[in-house]
Amino acid sequence: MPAFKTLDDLTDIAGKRVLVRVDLNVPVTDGKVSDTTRIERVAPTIKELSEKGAKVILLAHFGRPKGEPVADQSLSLIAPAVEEVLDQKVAFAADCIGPVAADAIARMENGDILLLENTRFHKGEEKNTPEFTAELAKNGDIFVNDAFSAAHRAHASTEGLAHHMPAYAGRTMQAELEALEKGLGNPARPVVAIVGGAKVSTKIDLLSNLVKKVDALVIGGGMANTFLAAQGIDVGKSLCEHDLAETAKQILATAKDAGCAIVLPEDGVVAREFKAGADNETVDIKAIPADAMVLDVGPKSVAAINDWISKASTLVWNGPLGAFEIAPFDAATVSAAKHAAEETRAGKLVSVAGGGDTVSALNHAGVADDFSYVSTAGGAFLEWMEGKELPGVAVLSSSK
Ligand SMILES: Nc1ncnc2c1ncn2[C@@H]1O[C@H](COP(=O)(O)OP(=O)(O)OP(=O)(O)O)[C@@H](O)[C@H]1O
Ligand SMILES: O=C(O)[C@H](O)COP(=O)(O)O
Repeated sequence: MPAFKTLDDLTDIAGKRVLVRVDLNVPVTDGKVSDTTRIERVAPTIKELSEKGAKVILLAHFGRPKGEPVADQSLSLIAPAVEEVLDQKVAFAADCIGPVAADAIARMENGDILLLENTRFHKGEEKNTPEFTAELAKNGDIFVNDAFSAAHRAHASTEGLAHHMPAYAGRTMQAELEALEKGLGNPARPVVAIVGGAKVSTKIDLLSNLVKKVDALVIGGGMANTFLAAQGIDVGKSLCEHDLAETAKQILATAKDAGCAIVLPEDGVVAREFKAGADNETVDIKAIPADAMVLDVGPKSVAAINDWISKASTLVWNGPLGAFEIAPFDAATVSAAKHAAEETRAGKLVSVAGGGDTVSALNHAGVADDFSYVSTAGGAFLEWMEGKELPGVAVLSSSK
């Protein structure tokens, strides 16, 4: 694990302006935050700094506004939820740089918390320009990054700031890295990975590295259809990226060389409509009707997946096995999630899961709390799994 300073190294900070990068990129439905998990995860860092008497200045992005203010991507919409989770007053400033931010900071007492407006309302944030970073840096004495889920971005507020002032990892950043390191750094073998979901093109590259690190790779969801099609199986109208067939074949060859077992579905639950309660049937994977789509892996496949989970000492999971949001296509994901939870509770398995929809699927199965660790990170988790260095983490290690 990279060596960096943590809040344990931050003493005597009463009155200091601490810029804390958090991830407040949370789901919002009808103007209200519908899942506060990410806020709950950063609350301990904010509270600890506030209790130590720091002036806690929160930096965050929300959505992808492309460098200009967008009303429905204002962090003022998130501020009430932050206040509610912290159970503490949180002031808001309508800009993250310039006089608006400076005035709000000048009014802060020790221990106060201030949320600055969406950093992505300025083009310099994503471009990580020296000018914008310097403007942000004017507002702080110390930088704390607690946004592991945004650490794969080399932006001004996730990377640039650490070059301007002493930088520390927040409690969530620390916990995410420690948990991932425990799960994958030197994992107890056998290691089984489950990769499913719908984002085939953004995930397939990670598999060529992953098969070199794990003993078995279970492929489900839309990802499985792409591998099946690459092997000449007709997947009908299933979600499938046919143009990635060559990549899939190469991954299968790499897995063979590395001695990694590939577990593909033997059967699937197919339907002709993508809606709850749609007429469905279970078919052999080599007999998918041309006008149907596989929306879940079938019972034989689930039994095989659960056997692999039983054999595993470590499980890494990203992406649901089926379209879990619509019944009955949640069956495989729920069964595997419950089985992994049982094995974890019995002390037989270290289970680590990550990804926005994966967390939601585990919550749906009612077992998120039983996993050894559930990461809030989607993209960052995947890049970490790929073995990539995350810029927001790397810079903490090099900070003086
Ligand atoms: N066979 C399938 N056909 C169609 N959609 C599927 C299938 N299997 C899974 N999905 C869909 O995959 C989606 C989740 O995939 P995704 O790759 O986004 O997962 P994630 O990595 O956990 O989430 P995120 O990338 O948002 O952090 C779900 O909406 C689910 O309905
Ligand atoms: O939701 C996420 O995964 C993080 O907040 C990063 O967001 P981004 O993909 O828009 O950079």
